[in-house]
Amino acid sequence: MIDVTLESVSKRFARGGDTAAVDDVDITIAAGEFFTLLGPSGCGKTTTLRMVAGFYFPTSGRIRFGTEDVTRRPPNKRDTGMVFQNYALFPHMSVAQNVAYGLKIRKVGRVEARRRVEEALGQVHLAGYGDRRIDELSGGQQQRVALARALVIRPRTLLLDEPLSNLDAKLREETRVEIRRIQREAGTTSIYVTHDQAEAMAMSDRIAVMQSGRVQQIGAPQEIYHRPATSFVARFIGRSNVLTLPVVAAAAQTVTVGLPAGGEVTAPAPTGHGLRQGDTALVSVRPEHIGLTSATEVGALPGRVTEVEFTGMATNLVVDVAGEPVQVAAIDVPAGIAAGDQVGLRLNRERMWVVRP
Ligand SMILES: Nc1ncnc2c1ncn2[C@@H]1O[C@H](COP(=O)(O)OP(=O)(O)OP(=O)(O)O)[C@@H](O)[C@H]1O
Repeated sequence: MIDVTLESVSKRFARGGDTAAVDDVDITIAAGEFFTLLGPSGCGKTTTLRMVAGFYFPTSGRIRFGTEDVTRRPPNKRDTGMVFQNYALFPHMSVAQNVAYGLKIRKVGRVEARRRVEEALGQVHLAGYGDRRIDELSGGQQQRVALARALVIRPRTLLLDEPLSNLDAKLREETRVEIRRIQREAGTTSIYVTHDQAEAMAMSDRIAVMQSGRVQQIGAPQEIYHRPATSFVARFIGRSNVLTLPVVAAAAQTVTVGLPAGGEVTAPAPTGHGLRQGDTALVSVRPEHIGLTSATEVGALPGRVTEVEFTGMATNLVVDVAGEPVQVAAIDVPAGIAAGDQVGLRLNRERMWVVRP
């Protein structure tokens, strides 16, 4: 069942000049889905979320909740709960008063309100904290109060705008697991905004990757990681090398390219890629799909190590191949490998794919 639909939605701001902050965006979100808008600063994700919330109206396009057109409906008539980056809690009120706020506005009776506030605090593991003051809580606890305040009204849609960005790294990881648990239990359709790709991958059912107001790709985390549609997505999700290689032959779903060290590889390509023999294709290969070998090995791509970084699980290297930096992540590296060493690279042919520019 489709719960939220954005249909050719664009937003231009009066002071925004010629460029649209959000440019012709099409998204459909299923009931109960945890959907993330991901992209670098300024790509339009917050503006998109605000249009779903009703804080901004689109310049063109439609927004639907189920079959209802809500494009021009004010925020308080949309049945959405919102969680902000800065929590936006009332510091002079108690935890319970903060959580009860939306119920008071909706004129829910006292007894029922008290019951639901307790229930919501239980959901976020803050049962018994109702009488505390907001400034007596840690950042992570405050964010959970904000979540309880959004959930207590049992919104049709939960909207979360970078809710973890004020927390330290460890708390972020713990809280993202919590948010996902709570969302699953409540079954609330959720739209989550973040610029953190690891967070998006860990939490989401599906992700829309945005750049310059446009959606570059929508898909499950695995899909976006293993089959990024564009060079931007390939580089933004995880890390990737995007090589420019000559097209030897092309079919509807595959393209055969020549490899720098000789030989050819046939790689999957996005439908409608439009590449032909004689063109150059952009071919993505992840650092973990490049093997390290000796510079003299036949068929290996010769290069010179320029950077070595040990991360514990893997060693990240940058290898200069004919002036192009190639990123390599290797589990086993020769002891004492250092910048300046000559090495050979083996690209995993099974793990290369063609991306759009
Ligand atoms: N009220 C506004 N008036 C004019 N321009 C705006 C307004 N709000 C946002 N913009 C512009 O629209 C573009 C998208 O902004 P938006 O806040 O949606 O990006 P974002 O992806 O959420 O970025 P961030 O992660 O930094 O919040 C930016 O270029 C921004 O400068």
